[in-house]
Amino acid sequence: MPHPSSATQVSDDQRREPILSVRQLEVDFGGPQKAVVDVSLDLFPGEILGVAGQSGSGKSLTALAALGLAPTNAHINGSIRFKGKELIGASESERAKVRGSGMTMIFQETVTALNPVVQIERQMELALRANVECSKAQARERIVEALNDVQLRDVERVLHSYPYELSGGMCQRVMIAMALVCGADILFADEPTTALDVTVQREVMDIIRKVTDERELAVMLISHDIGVLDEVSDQLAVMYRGRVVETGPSSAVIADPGHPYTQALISSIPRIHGAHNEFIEMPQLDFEEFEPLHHPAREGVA
Ligand SMILES: Nc1ncnc2c1ncn2[C@@H]1O[C@H](COP(=O)(O)OP(=O)(O)OP(=O)(O)O)[C@@H](O)[C@H]1O
Repeated sequence: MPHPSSATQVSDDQRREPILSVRQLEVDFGGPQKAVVDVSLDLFPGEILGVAGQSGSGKSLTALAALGLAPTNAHINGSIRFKGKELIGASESERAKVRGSGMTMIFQETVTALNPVVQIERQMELALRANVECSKAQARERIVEALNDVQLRDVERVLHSYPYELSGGMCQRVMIAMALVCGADILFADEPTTALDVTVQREVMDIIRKVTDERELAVMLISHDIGVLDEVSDQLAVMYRGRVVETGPSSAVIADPGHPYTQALISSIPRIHGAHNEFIEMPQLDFEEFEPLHHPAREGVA
């Protein structure tokens, strides 16, 4: 179930103004089928939008397109508005500016995202000072604050560590802290806990929830595992073959999934009690047969 505090912390007014608004997004590589088709999503401050779907359903490309980091051979159409400003068609320098301070992404593989030969403090300082003007002392203060916010113990040791000296869970916390320190408004988290064991996975998800609430971040949390998303997301979007087939508040989608693909994803969630359906065959669906489903938002919210 979604975090109990989130519904009360986010006012309706804030919810009505998305910080990122994606409309009719298409990503086309010129193949027989578009990789992303007619995707429309909104991200709101203080909320986590979980994006679920099996491998190849277009989750990562949607996030990469929003960041302006889709492969160069991709043709992108539609609209992506960040704080009301259209990003599709914006220059690379404008996109880079938004990426630097407005939105950032964390991945499953922290190893490739962190520089292996640079200590954590230096990496964080470089990221911060590339985007924010501040003295060395101010930088250090912000870095320590961000590392504390992601509940890393022994901050001094972490600051002087190289990535290989930290566990996978610690590296992922550092990546989240890196996003915080630069003052990003939006965090795209693409399978951030898939490589971690279950206990650490839970801890990292809790931290993402905590910083979302405390810092009013807008988060797009991508996972093939709808069960993981259900635990922390406010809203859910289910993607299948490049399209969003079902959206709505997480609790509504999980309690009453209307689309057969969502139903299949939910029945593949491992359960401690009862049947554990490990090998669910995903249905091959005809889109003309099933309309996308949009559960109404919370009461009082447009
Ligand atoms: N550079 C590319 N050229 C051609 N097709 C691509 C390219 N990048 C991605 N695709 C295709 O786009 C589709 C969607 O990919 P995407 O990475 O968004 O899926 P995903 O849902 O994030 O899955 P995964 O979790 O496996 O990354 C896939 O079918 C993929 O093969």
